[in-house]
Amino acid sequence: MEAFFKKAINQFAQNLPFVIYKKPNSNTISGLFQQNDSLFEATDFTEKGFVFASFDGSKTFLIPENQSETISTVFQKKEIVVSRNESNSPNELAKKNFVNLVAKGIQAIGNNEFKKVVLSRKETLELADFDLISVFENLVQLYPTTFVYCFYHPKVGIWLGATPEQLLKAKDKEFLTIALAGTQKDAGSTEVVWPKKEQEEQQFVTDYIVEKLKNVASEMVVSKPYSLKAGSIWHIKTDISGTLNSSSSLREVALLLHPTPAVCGFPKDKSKAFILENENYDRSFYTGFLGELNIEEQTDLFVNLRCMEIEDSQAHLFMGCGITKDSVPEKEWEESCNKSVTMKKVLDCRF
Ligand SMILES: C=C(O[C@H]1C=CC=C(C(=O)O)[C@@H]1O)C(=O)O
Repeated sequence: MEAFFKKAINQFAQNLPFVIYKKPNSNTISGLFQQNDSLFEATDFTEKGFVFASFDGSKTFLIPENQSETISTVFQKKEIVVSRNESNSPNELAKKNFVNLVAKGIQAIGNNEFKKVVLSRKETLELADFDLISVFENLVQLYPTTFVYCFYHPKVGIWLGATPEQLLKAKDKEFLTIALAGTQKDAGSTEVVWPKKEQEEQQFVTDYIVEKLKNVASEMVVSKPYSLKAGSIWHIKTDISGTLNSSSSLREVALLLHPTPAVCGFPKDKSKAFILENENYDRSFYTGFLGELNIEEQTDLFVNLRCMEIEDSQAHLFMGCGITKDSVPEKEWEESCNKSVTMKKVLDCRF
């Protein structure tokens, strides 16, 4: 692992793009180390490499495989100590703004503008000291069931995250995606009981995705919903797999799914328009997607959740909540605080 991280440190010191990542429940950490600082884009998704796309669809950057050195290492588990006091310092203005935003979303749902919208916020922390590789290692150690990454490009910035949401996995014409919704804080038990509201909300998401995929796929198999733990929170997840029609392309399917109801809402166009008009900040790459594009003939893309952008001596954290007609603004604020702990923890722990 040491030589691998040394490579990443050197690459960063030379201002050269790289991405290091670990897939959920895998023992391998992989890296693509680009040998120049050009900014490439994926256009038709026949490219090979690591893709990093923004929420609004305006940027789909790529670290191309054929311009990079690819290296991997075996992940070694270590004990780490989290020293952060998990209570969040209350920021009354941020809370007021978010509560008002959620209330506006609920009102729009009441007016039948859409059925669900995912509303988010950005929180900025001052960093006393920051070490890219230590923070990546903390992510890897703390969140083994998620897709963990650190992406750097001198013309894009530094992003790190640990996301529980798969956007699309595809090989030849076979694909897998998921429907993710519902959040509750871990109370230490593996027997998670979900209120009816969350179960119904997640079922809506599954039905919506299946309906959309019928346009491009056949032979779909939909699993039963089950609980998924990501850090110290739980979600409800359903696996949806199938075969793409011969006339459907990878790009078409990825763009059909993105942005998913877990990060945007449904219907997609109306909820997206509401987000862009009302959130009052640029999500940038948060709730975009990222991952392997046609590497070893396989595509493995994830939604960029539970992530942060590092800029100078600051960390920008991003958190969002699925809003339905039954949402309570104050509770959604608390949920966003719980989600922020995923990144706050890794900024403050040691081996
Ligand atoms: C948008 C986020 O989470 C989504 C994923 C799972 C459950 C969610 C929820 O319960 O609201 C969100 O839709 C985020 O963490 O920023």
